Amino acid sequence: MEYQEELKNLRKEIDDIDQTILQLLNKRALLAKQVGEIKKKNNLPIFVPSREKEIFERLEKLNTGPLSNDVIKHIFREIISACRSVEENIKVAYLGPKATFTHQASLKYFGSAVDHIPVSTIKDVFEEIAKKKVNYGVVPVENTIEGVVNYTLDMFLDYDLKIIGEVILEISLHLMSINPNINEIQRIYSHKFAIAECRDWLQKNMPNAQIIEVESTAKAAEMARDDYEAAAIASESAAIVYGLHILERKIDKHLYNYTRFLIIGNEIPQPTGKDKTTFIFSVKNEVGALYKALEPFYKNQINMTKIESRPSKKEAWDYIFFTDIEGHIHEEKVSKTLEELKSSVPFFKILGSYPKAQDV
Ligand SMILES: C=C(O[C@@H]1C=C(C(=O)O)C=C[C@H]1O)C(=O)O
Repeated sequence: MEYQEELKNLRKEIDDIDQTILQLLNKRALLAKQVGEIKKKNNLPIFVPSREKEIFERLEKLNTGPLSNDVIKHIFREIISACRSVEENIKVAYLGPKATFTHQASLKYFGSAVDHIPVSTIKDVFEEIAKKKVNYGVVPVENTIEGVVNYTLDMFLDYDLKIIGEVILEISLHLMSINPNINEIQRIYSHKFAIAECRDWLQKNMPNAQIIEVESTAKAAEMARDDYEAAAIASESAAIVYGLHILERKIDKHLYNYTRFLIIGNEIPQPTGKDKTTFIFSVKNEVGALYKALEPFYKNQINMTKIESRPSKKEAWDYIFFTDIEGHIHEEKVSKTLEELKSSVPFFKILGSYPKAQDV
């Protein structure tokens, strides 16, 4: 009986703390609202990724446990998302339908207190931002197994939009169906990247099943919901949203299966000290042109983390180079080096300077 008294007292203390947390959360939201009013008067963007990053880093340093930094980040992602929504209702278009990995990336980046709006194609994401129907967009750009999503890169040639951030997700692909018996599965739906990532497992374990490519893993889950002889390869959240049984977990069997997503918008965020700059350029078709174009990066000791070529689509065998470097365009060393490159090539355009993804 004594323990009951102790439980009661502890729960009373928890209730008191919850009340204080509640009051503080609302106080925080009201302060964010005031910040929002100043931003609106001065025509500044509501969403400030550099400030959010600063908050996460500060909390990580302050945290003494027992809650882990991951848990703290998760909780504060939602607190910040909620406070931001008091300033303004932010709209984000993502490559849908609901429960795609892009949807998860959008939730991970913005938290749940924004309007996450599913659209059917990568082009539609760009189009919605360009038409100012949404503030931001989220699209996949590369996967550690399957490589670059060319279509996303090509969109930057057609639209004058900026990359304002990036987010990396670990990908786990599961086999799921409305039918709990794996032996009755005749057809498997999924996205072509997901099918490729699971090819070994499929060949070994379901060699006779018909494999059907669809636009997304979430669409695959939706189709499998209406077909008792079918399964889908999709995410855990797709299984929950479409009410499917997971028949086999993690059939991609890759140790490092990550997808990087880009957050697209119109502004260039402020520097955070851990930033990345993405730009595109072309070179003349002559000996040493690419070597000469890249020399300033070596000379000024700027780390180039990626370079990817894509057809320009203007002339046959004419290429555009998509390039990532470390640093922010507002840093003198970076802007000077890019000026140097710009003056020596026929085409150059900045796609964005933005905080590097924190994890992975
Ligand atoms: C309150 C602000 O607006 C937004 C909300 C933030 C927060 O809740 O802490 C932080 C950055 C902004 O994205 C701000 O800019 O400080």
